[in-house]
Amino acid sequence: MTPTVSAEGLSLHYGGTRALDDVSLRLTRGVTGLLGPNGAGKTTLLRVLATAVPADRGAFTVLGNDPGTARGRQEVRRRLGYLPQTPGFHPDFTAFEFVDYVAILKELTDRGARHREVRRVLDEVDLGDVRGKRIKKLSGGMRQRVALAAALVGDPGFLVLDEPTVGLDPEQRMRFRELIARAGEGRTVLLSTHQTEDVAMLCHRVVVMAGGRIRFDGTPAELTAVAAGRVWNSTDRDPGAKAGWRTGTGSFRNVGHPPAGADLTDPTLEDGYLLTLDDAGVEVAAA
Ligand SMILES: Nc1ncnc2c1ncn2[C@@H]1O[C@H](COP(=O)(O)OP(=O)(O)OP(=O)(O)O)[C@@H](O)[C@H]1O
Repeated sequence: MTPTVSAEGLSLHYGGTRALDDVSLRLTRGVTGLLGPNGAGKTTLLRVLATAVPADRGAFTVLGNDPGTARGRQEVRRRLGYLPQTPGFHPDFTAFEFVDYVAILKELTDRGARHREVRRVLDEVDLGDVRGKRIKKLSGGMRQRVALAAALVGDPGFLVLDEPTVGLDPEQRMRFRELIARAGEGRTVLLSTHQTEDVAMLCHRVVVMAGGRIRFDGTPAELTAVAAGRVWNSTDRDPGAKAGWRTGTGSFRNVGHPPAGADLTDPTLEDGYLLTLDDAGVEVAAA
């Protein structure tokens, strides 16, 4: 399959901080999860791919367009939907007005066609009924759906979502996941998240970043398999554990280097993620 996004050697420094360090990746259709601790470089990568900031080094294409040229950049922006970490709503706008404003920025000049498109994307995120409500009157989950609707204007082939499930309660998060899954059916979605459950439930592929670099790139099952044979139960905290916590049953669940004869248990994606960070030299806090 031809990749939607193809990036080679992306690097970006902020003063002495290497926010991106030689990042190469290919993204194909479906939802790819981007996991990493705070400061890993996730937002920076998304902003570079969304053409919001240029990389210092490296190159990438989106749907065959090179954003290194003015014309290519314009094409990329036309085919891209971006939900940033802080969507920058004007709280007095209604949901319709906000999405319409974004549609104007996306150069949908014909008023009638634009308004049809605004109604279409608001329906797609199940907000057709509240499109006339002011954003400040909407719940956090609804606001995130307004932001997703704005990102979906123009039916982009590449959708970039920066931590969209942050701050949502479990029910809202589940609802939002359904919408992301729907959005990923016909297009390429890159989803930055701190939630390993988002990845387990939604993603066909997962990329783990830390310190500006890619530490893992594979399927969720492969990330889980990183922890195969490295998770065990014990009655007390185990000194060989990189992380360990007392579970509801009273025993400890440990992740790390099990002692001989340890009571091994099945790993989760989160275990694989923690050990990937540990293997990369990122401190994993023991509970
Ligand atoms: N505009 C900026 N100016 C200076 N440093 C920055 C800027 N943006 C990011 N950084 C630094 O670059 C590094 C990567 O930050 P980035 O926001 O990309 O990480 P992140 O993985 O998205 O983190 P989080 O999960 O907390 O959002 C961090 O050390 C951060 O402090």
